[in-house]
Formats: sequence, C-alpha cells, structure tokens
Amino acid sequence: MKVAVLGAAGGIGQALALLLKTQLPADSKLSLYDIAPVTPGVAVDLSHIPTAVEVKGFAGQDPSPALEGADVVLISAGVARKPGMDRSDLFNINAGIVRNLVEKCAATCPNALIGIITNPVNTTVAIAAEVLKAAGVYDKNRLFGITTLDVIRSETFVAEAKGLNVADVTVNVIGGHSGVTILPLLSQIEGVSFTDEEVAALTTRIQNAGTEVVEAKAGGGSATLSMGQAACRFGLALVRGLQGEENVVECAYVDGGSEHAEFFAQPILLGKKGVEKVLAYGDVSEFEANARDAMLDTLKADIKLGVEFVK
Ligand SMILES: NC(=O)c1ccc[n+]([C@@H]2O[C@H](COP(=O)([O-])OP(=O)(O)OC[C@H]3O[C@@H](n4cnc5c(N)ncnc54)[C@H](O)[C@@H]3O)[C@@H](O)[C@H]2O)c1
Ligand SMILES: O=C(O)C[C@H](O)C(=O)O
Repeated sequence: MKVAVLGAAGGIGQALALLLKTQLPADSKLSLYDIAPVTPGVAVDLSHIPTAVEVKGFAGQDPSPALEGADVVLISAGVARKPGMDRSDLFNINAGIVRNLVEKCAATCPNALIGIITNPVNTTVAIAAEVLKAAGVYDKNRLFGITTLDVIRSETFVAEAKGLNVADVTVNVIGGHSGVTILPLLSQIEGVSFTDEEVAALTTRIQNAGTEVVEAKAGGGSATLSMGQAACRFGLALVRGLQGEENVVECAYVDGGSEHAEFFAQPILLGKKGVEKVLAYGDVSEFEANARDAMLDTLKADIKLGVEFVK
C-alpha cells in the first residue's frame, strides 16, 4: 500500500507523516511531497523511526515522482487561516494549488483514493471533482473531503461535557466543513441526553472549534496536530477498506447522491474501491433538521464556486 502526502512539510503534513510512519501496516510505502526544499529531510528524519514503512521525500515544482503507484493521496498543501479570516478567504490561493495537484494525480495515479484536507474543503473538493472529470478519470467513490476533525472534536467535547470515556463516544457529523455547514448529530448519541441549551452551545462550539485554535495560535496558523490525528484516522480507514477489512465506517464529504447537495458529509462504508456504500445518517431532531436545511444555501454556493473555478 502506498500513501502519498502532498503538503508534507507543513504543520499538518509533518504530524500526519509521523503518525502514518508509526501506524501504517507493515510494508507500506509513505511518499512525502511539498514545494518546500526541506521535504526530503523530513523523510530522512522519519526514516530513522524503526517501523516497516518505507519513507521517501520529494520537493520542487512537480509532484509526479511522489505520486507514482500511489493508492491513497492525502492533500494538505496550501495556506492556513490567520485570526479574522474565514476559510473562504483561503480560496484565492488554495483553489489553484488543489487544481494543479489534482491534475497531477489524474495523470499519474488516476485510480488512487484522494482525500482533500486543504481549505475551504466545501469548495476544494468540488474543484478536485471537476479536474478529474475534465481528465476523464472521475470516480465519485474515490474522492473525499476529510471532515474527521469535526468528528473527533465532537467526540472530545461531548465526552468532556458528560464525563464519559471518550473511547465510548461516537458522533456523526454531517453537511460540510465550515461554520454552519458543520452539523454534529448530538441527538443520536447513545445513552446521553442534552438540554436544548446544551445542544445549542455544543453545536456552536464544534462549528467554531477551528476558529478557537486559530485565535489561540494568535497568527501562527490553524489546527495542525489534531488535524494530523484526524487525517491519520481517515487515511488508515481508507487503507483498511482497500485491504478488504469489513465494517470500516467514517463520515466524509462525498459526492454520494445526497438529496441535500452535490457533495455532503455523512457516514460512508469504505471498501476495496473507496466508497462501498453511502449510509443513511438516520433520524435527526427538529433542531438538527432545521440546522441542516438552513445550511444548504451556503453549502451549495461553496460547491458552485468550485465548479465555476474549473469551468
Ligand atoms: N480539513 C480540515 O479539517 C482542515 C483542518 C486544518 C487545516 N486545514 C487546512 O489544511 C491546509 C494546510 O494547513 P497547515 O496548517 O498544514 O499549513 P502549513 O502552512 O503549515 O503547511 C502547508 C504546506 O503546503 C505547502 N505547499 C504550498 N503550496 C504547495 C504546492 N503547490 N504543492 C505542495 N505543497 C505546497 C507549503 O510549503 C507548506 O509546507 C490549510 O488550507 C488549512 O486551512 C484543513
Ligand atoms: O479552521 C481552520 O481554518 C482550519 C480547519 O478547517 C479547522 O477546522 O481547524
């Protein structure tokens, strides 16, 4: 199994690469690419960790050598937010970066599963889809917007609020990955009840958690370590599905035939070809149904921006 990380010298990329080096199955290959010249050095550094995962690093303008034979490509290349910015403010720079990198994926590893981390995810995934369509290699089951950070935040915050063991808490998060488009389905969590005030406060905290980190880092970037963990969890789930493991389920932002929008985050069953099945997200409360319906104009506009950028 070969996993490529594009943006591998960055805050997320280095954390993700470290976790993958220590957690990928034995005999996997880890391929690191970034425009930053330090990237081969990041690979040399990681290669001294005694696991059966081979690491290679590539820098420069062309990611193709890093992509040859890749089964999974995780893309975190691009710029991150500073205080006062929205994720949509990253569009001007990151749209072109994602377009160029996905063009290289289409040419070099057209069958790879591609996970997009680069913000604004609601839009960059639509860009990736259009690029793959233009290259004639689009398979909706192989493209994912990684929303796992919203899931792990929800699990952490719920466990803290209710005094639970976080290992026992599972939360589905649907919609997209920005502001009101992030919707944790708190009503579905087994064995827990919330007051209306608790639901409203927790939902708002989960939706604003990215901003919480951006402000705490005071101009030094956005979430990197928790995102490294989230991307590793999702990347390993993709690998486990490819290897034929059963019952691998994660939430992700996919082109899954949702009645709500062309791309929508919801639980998916992963398998040997990527998305095996898009799962129903189940019953929702009145609060959640209203929040879901209220987000759709924003989400659809984010998607349209990405489609129009490529067309
Ligand atoms: N999906 C999520 O939940 C989530 C969470 C956190 C951050 N993000 C996003 O991830 C992105 C990266 O964040 P970060 O904190 O790692 O930023 P960072 O600045 O630390 O790292 C970004 C890396 O991308 C590299 N890069 C820039 N252009 C490139 C190109 N054309 N090809 C290859 N590499 C290139 C840079 O050299 C840098 O090493 C941002 O857009 C951020 O908003 C998404
Ligand atoms: O908030 C950001 O800009 C980064 C990321 O999307 C996050 O949720 O932490």
